[in-house]
Amino acid sequence: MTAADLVVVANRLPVDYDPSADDGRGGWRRSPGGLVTALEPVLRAADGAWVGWPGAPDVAFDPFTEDGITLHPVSLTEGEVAGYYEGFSNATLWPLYHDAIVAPAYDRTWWRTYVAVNRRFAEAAADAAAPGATVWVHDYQLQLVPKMLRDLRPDLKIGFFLHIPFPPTELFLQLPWRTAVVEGLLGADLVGFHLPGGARNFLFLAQRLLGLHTSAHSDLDSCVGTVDVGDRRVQVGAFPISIDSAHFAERVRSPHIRERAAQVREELGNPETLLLGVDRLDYTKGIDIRLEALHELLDEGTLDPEKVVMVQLATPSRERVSAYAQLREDIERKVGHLNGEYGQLGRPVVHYLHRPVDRDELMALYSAADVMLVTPLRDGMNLVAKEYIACRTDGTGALVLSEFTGAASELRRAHLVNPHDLDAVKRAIVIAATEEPATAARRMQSLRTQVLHHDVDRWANAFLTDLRASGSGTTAAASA
Ligand SMILES: Nc1ncnc2c1ncn2[C@@H]1O[C@H](COP(=O)(O)OP(=O)(O)O)[C@@H](O)[C@H]1O
Ligand SMILES: O=P(O)(O)OC[C@H]1O[C@H](O[C@H]2O[C@H](CO)[C@@H](O)[C@H](O)[C@H]2O)[C@H](O)[C@@H](O)[C@@H]1O
Repeated sequence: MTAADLVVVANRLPVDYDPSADDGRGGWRRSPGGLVTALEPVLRAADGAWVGWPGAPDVAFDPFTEDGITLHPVSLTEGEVAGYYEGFSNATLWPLYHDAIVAPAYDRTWWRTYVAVNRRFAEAAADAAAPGATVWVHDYQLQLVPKMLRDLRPDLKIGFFLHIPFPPTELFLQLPWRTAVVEGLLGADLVGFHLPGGARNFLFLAQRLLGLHTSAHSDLDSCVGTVDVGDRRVQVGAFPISIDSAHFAERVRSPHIRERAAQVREELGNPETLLLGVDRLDYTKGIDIRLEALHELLDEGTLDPEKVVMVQLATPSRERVSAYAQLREDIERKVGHLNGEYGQLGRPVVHYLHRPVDRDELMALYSAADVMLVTPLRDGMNLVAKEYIACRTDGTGALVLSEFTGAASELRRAHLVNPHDLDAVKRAIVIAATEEPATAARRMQSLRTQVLHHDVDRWANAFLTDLRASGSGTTAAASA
């Protein structure tokens, strides 16, 4: 395999290996989550390489090419998956960075595994990158990779992007390994966040924990400040991620997807209002909140069970982490209650699918739904909200959107709600379902303009342009 000029390093490859796939030989299938949705089209267009875990323990593969991307699988043992992925990444960092919605667990053995696995990713990236290449490291699972990689390959341009929120500084300071994490990130030339608030929190911590000189200004387009690390100047910026909007908008017009959308409505009994939720089954996503809101609206008689149907897709996620197993029980119990009280024979009020659906089926659902419910307690961005908007090519539809998603800072004309305020969520659902069509169409038009103009190419170009221009400032140490 020849070394690449652009290398993405992320916990997951864009495809997961499933040893129990139906064909009896195991197989590859699309990986879950928005990181893959966003990065796949960018890297395919650039003929780049992708370093990542194949999604199953104890399997090893040589590099191979899939759909124009060279994939470099990094093997993890069962114990490493438990300590690095399920433990430190998803039972420590994930809850800590999402406002400690569940209590983060601090475990020294998980941390040691996280360090060892980050080193393996850094070595794999060093092997995959051509001299002087650009390496783009992604997300909370790999925060130590930038520094480790710089130590191995000082010739590289290294960028880091965090896909989840960067927490308030008081929360981050709980982390026993906080200084090592900030040092790890500062190995990059550019550290990117979705929102300026995350970038500012990081600047504050670089100064507070490491005593480094920071500035709240930068001359690069999307950067909000800089940190001087020895003779290097690290740029820190905000880059709100997006989707391949044109692809969604074009594909959803295909006759087979339009027919399927009509068929979906018919199969659901042609409800007056079709509500839709699409999420990984994660406690950050507020699936329970929207079910509670629907339950109360039906109890009060504000919504009529003869006229409203909800579809909730919930992709299985991190099932061996206990908070996720508990969440599944809770959601399935709530769905059962709702259907027990308000469903009819052959006509549940909530249709719940605990599995991924293919992209065309998903677009048909976006196209069929009158109201999209996106109610996370905290979410880095939330691409589902943008996918729904891109698919509303006829300008109808309504989006109920939590204020605590990254998407809310751009989608200001959505029905924005505080998900902790159940009455506000109920009100927003009713307004979204009943708004006068001309007003609803003006809202959707403004949302569509935003999503169609700010697509994933624009995001990647903004980041890569700033990354390539980084490293030009003179620090005090360099000029001494
Ligand atoms: N049940 C599902 N079937 C297929 N795709 C799904 C399903 N649930 C979510 N997705 C996809 O996963 C991605 C989720 O991205 P996002 O909303 O940013 O959240 P996250 O990355 O936290 O899961 C979207 O591209 C969405 O289309
Ligand atoms: O890999 P998993 O553990 O199965 O989780 C899936 C992905 O979830 C997270 O996605 C985030 O990235 C999205 C795109 O930037 C963003 O819209 C969303 O708000 C985030 O939650 C996670 O950050 C990824 O690393 C995971 O692959």
